[in-house]
Amino acid sequence: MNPPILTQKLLDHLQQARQHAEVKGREILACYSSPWDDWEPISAFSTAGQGYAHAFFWAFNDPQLALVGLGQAAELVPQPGQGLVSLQQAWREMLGDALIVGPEKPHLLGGLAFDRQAAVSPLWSSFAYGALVLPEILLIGRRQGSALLLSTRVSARTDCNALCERLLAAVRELASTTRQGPAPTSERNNLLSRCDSLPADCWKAKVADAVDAIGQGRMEKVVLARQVDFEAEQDFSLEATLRYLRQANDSTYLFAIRRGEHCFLGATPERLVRLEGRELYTTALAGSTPRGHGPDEDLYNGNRLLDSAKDRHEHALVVNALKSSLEAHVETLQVPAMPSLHKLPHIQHLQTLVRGRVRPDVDLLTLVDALHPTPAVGGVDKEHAIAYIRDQEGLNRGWYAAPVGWLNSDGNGEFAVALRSALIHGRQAHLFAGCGIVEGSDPEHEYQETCVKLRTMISALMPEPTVDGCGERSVEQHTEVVAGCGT
Ligand SMILES: C=C(O[C@@H]1C=C(C(=O)O)C=C[C@H]1O)C(=O)O
Repeated sequence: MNPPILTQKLLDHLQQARQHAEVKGREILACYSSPWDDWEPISAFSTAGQGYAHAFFWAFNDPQLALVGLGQAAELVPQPGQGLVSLQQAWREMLGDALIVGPEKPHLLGGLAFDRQAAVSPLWSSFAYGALVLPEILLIGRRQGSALLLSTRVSARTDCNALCERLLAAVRELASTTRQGPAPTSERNNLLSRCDSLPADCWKAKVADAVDAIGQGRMEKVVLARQVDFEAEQDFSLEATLRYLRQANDSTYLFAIRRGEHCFLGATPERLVRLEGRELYTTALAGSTPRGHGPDEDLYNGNRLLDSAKDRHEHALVVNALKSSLEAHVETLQVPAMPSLHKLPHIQHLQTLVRGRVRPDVDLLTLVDALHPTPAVGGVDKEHAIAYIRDQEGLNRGWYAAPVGWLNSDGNGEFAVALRSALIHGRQAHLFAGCGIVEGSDPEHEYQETCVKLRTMISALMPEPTVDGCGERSVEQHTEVVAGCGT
């Protein structure tokens, strides 16, 4: 982007937007985009993002897309206990008046709380019930090229020269910081403590209670999660964590959402829903087993999972729920009869990739509302399972296991389920992992499964390059660091 050309074009654009605002008698949205080369998403988020109260990062490989959102031109916030219809409506209204110039569409970026009926805990106060943010600066990276999109609100009283100057200063700053910086130093960040939200035995007892409740017919499945808190000697580095997650997890959605001092980030394998025109893509992911130590054990574990009646039942509950949640919204739905294996560095899952065509006028947030929470993170039936989680799980999930993603002005977008994730602030990291409980679930086995799931974030937060080439220490070893808390 050539700055002198941008200066004049951007100023013209803002002045035109001000004239529109005068005619309409209200503030309008002005969006301006242009090609933008030579930037690197993790540096853009972690370095350029430092100057902003809010920053968003998203990267996925298929199809390749990186989004980095900085600052905030507008924010849509869901109401506790309410659906997302009002957000979709507000987005439509905002776009109705907008003046959009350039090849790119404005995007909302953000996420939602897992349970918008539960109270917000202090830990999650800056995330609350959810937020979809229209960033002031959006960087979009695709295989075929990259772009920068500036969004701002303009009223009849806006000083366009001053606004233009402020935006250009931000762009200049961005240009100097978004190229790939030096790799962060891999100084070891020693752990000072680890604290489990519940001692292991108490958590296993909760699993046993859930199995009893299922046996009594109160529900068919419920997902119970654990929280594990780490404190380190130094602040956790968001940049180093994201770089580790990226190199170790190439088939996952990498996300990071920073709001003030808190950053929620992770590498999740689970798609909630993607909408592209009227094509819908969703995934059932449930039923898990660890990766093997060698190819033989790995194959054995995978085959056992495919043959496990308990896991197939757990998985089928998710597939059936996807079908029934989508029934009213689709014209066609293609659901493979058999799950396949989705292999990740530490764990493998049963997976069913579902495709469909939505009815005309079905929007993405309606689909998010219909699907979340799927029984992969909630349970069956939905209402009883959610009530059970709220009453019995003993933690506030915040945005863990909830939708995170993006939505553009064409209505296209994608939301993932925020698993294998942590909430980080300074030297504190709060990690979350859960698993599906059905009839026949064994508490010890489920506990071990959560340990395996926690490894994604533990390895990324505390990589040790000397150990087994993938920088991983086991959860059990970390437990030894505990100073009188948890276990
Ligand atoms: C709840 C989590 O994962 C979910 C539960 C799974 C299971 O119970 O088998 C598998 C994948 C996810 O849908 C988590 O990672 O925290």
